[in-house]
Amino acid sequence: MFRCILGSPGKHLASVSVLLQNRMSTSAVPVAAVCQVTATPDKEANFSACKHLLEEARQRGACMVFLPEGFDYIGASREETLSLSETLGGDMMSRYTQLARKLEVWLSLGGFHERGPDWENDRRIYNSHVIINNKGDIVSVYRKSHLFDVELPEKGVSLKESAFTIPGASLAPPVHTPIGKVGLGICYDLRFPELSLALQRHGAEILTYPSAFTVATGAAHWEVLLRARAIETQSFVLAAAQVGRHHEKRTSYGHALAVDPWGDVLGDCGGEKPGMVLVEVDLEKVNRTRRNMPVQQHRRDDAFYTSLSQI
Ligand SMILES: O=C(O)CNC(=O)[C@H](CS)NC(=O)CCC(=O)C(=O)O
Repeated sequence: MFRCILGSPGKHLASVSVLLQNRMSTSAVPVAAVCQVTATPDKEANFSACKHLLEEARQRGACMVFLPEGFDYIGASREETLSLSETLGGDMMSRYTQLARKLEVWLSLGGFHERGPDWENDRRIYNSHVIINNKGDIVSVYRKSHLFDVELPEKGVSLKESAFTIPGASLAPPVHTPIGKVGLGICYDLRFPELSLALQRHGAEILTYPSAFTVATGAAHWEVLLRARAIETQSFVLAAAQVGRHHEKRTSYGHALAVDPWGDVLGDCGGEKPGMVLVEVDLEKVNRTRRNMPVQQHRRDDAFYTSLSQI
């Protein structure tokens, strides 16, 4: 209004176009929904809860939605976990591909219990992170490479993932999505910075760690690790999470988190109940952070890898 009265017509037009540009660039920043659920052994109930979250996320403007490890179910025993598993061609994935197509939304489905290639003989599964595009095609599958075989007697944590899971053999190349290039990890992978750096070197701008962290390890390490991975790789980190009590023997930490490339926490789903955070994924933040502090170019691989044997 001020400029309209005092400025020249030219200036007035210029300020209007700046306004329009700002508005356009704000609305052009894509929105991701990072979700938190409490899966149980009841696959039907889990699907219905996830479906509602996807619908809400879509309605609130998200173009890509992230669900956590074990979104399909969390079994109460090794036997139950195995018997509920499916292949990528099974009913569960078919429902999610249809939903992605119907809602026209991209999906990151962390930690799907996928029957392995020799299921009939060895009854082993993969822990698979599946990316589905908005046409309903499966465009990438990453199989968790680090398995959670951990005994913490003083914390009441005892899990042996390798008793039923085959470790994945390789990384998946980062996936082109409407929010940027997404690198795929799963849960415990978060503790291995070489995986996040490898994904970053292959072009990832957003790292994802769909998780089902234990309460004890989550309270001690979850946020620190996620923020460290974001700061080291100068990438967004999106980590969907399981929260609360899955069955009488298992509870998860929650705090589904979105972190920006500077390490700031953009959203946190808390430790109580299912929900979601919506975050704008502004890739200019990635570019700016990497330009202003080019740590990847300062890396001294020559000093720390190749010459150790010569010390
Ligand atoms: O078992 C399933 O059905 C789904 N998979 C999981 O929940 C996995 C393997 S047991 N959990 C973790 O990796 C927790 C990691 C963790 O808590 C840490 O790194 O501190």
